[in-house]
Amino acid sequence: MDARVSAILSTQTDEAGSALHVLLYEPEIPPNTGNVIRLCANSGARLHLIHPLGFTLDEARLRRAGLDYRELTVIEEHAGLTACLERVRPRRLFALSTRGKGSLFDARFEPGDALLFGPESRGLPEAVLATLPQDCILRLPMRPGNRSLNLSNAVAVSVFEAWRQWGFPGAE
Ligand SMILES: C[S@@+](CC[C@H](N)C(=O)[O-])C[C@H]1O[C@@H](n2cnc3c(N)ncnc32)[C@H](O)[C@@H]1O
Repeated sequence: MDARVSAILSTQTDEAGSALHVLLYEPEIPPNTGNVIRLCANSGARLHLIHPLGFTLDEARLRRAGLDYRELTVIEEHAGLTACLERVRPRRLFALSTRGKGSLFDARFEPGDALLFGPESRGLPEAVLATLPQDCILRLPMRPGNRSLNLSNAVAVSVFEAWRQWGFPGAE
């Protein structure tokens, strides 16, 4: 693992220790982020948007997802991935990529972990993936010959898998 990423992960704060963190790296399409905002509001995951974004948070196409103020409060914005990791200090960082070798469903998640997702048109840059150990790059199974899942669907599947593993704390 890249030394800087490793140093950041080893100094996690208490505040970050109890949540699942969803990190969207340079998301481009407003309705996808709108779906993820609502997902995080409903599941208790914390959402981090890593700039540059392909939209602004007051954009009509984002609000058209039916978001209200309570849902919008779950978001934090960060200038870049390093700034995000310095602020969040997750227990462990997992990247979700079609280039991952291990399945998300074989991973065991812990409170304080972070899941990093790539932009819709290009996925996570190789330079970002290269900072992580291979076993922290996870893949969602797909039928052969298919390119990728929709970003918000990939986030939803991943968040619910982690939340399921923990017994859905906070759900009614
Ligand atoms: C629309 S996809 C990006 C497509 C891009 N061409 C690629 O191959 O990575 C947006 C993001 O959703 C997540 N994603 C989509 N399908 C996935 C899969 N089968 N396994 C893991 N992550 C996936 C990844 O984080 C990806 O960067």
